[in-house]
Amino acid sequence: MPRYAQLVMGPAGSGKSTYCATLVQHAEAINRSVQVVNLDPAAEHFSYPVMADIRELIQVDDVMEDPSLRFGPNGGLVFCMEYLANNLDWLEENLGHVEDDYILFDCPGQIELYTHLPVMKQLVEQLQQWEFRVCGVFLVDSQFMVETFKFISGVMAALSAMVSLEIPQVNIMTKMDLLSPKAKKEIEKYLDPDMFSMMEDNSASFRSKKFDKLTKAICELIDDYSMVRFLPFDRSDEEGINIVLQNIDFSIQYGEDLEFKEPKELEEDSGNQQQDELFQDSVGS
Ligand SMILES: Nc1nc2c(ncn2[C@@H]2O[C@H](COP(=O)(O)OP(=O)(O)OP(=O)(O)O)[C@@H](O)[C@H]2O)c(=O)[nH]1
Ligand SMILES: [Mg+2]
Repeated sequence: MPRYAQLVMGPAGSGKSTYCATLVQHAEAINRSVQVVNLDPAAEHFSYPVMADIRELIQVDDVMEDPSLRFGPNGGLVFCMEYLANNLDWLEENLGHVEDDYILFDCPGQIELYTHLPVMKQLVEQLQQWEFRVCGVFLVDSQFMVETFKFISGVMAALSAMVSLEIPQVNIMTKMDLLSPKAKKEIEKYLDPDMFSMMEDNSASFRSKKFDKLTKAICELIDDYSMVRFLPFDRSDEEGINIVLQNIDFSIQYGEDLEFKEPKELEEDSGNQQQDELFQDSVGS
């Protein structure tokens, strides 16, 4: 039986830990079991029970205080994550093995972990070897997404995580409850946007004409990947939380094992084949 995992990523302060805590509560309410692993070695507090905590393996403060390493907070964090990648048996021990496990991994906010460092990719590959189906969940703060150029940079961050990790990814816009009704209306166009019309509407707000071509090329790239979709996340809206969870479950086929659905054409073919076999059996007997 497969196990299921969400890798909860996103820039610092985008709401990753709050998302995990909200999802645990929601899961309890709908009678599902969801557990959380804290993978942020710099985390100070979180409001969910943890099944494993990287700080038991290594802490950023210890790395920074080590006279032979002399790292600052960001270098220290990267060191901790690399240490984790080299000690994955610690994680294996803490995860145990329960069939149908559903685990959220609350990751650190340093964006370089998802863009060019190999650590997260190594973690994903290891989880897959342990039979996890992993979905990337990339969070961005809706407060920063109401202007086109900020939106583009948020999308690029999400896109680079998707490209480097090569797993299904669901993008989420957090803190929707903080938006004014006007901003909420405004942000709707960013949830499932048409990059070209957005660019044309906003061409005056781009900072420099000089980079017009570059902006166009970036918008084209985003459009080509056709992944510029964000789901809104308001921690007080149970229905919205459910929609987010359903989308993620769908991407990792959670709960579909019992009734695996084949694509339509195949279904018809295999249906015919089954009928043929049955027919032959009854003729043969
Ligand atoms: N109103 C509101 N506040 C939120 C929401 N999500 C997060 N916050 C607040 O935003 C701040 C940062 O949230 P965290 O969940 O700690 O963010 P994080 O991504 O885990 O942060 P780092 O681990 O430091 O990268 C906290 O003060 C949260 O209370 C939300 O949906 N609504
Ligand atoms: Mg956090």
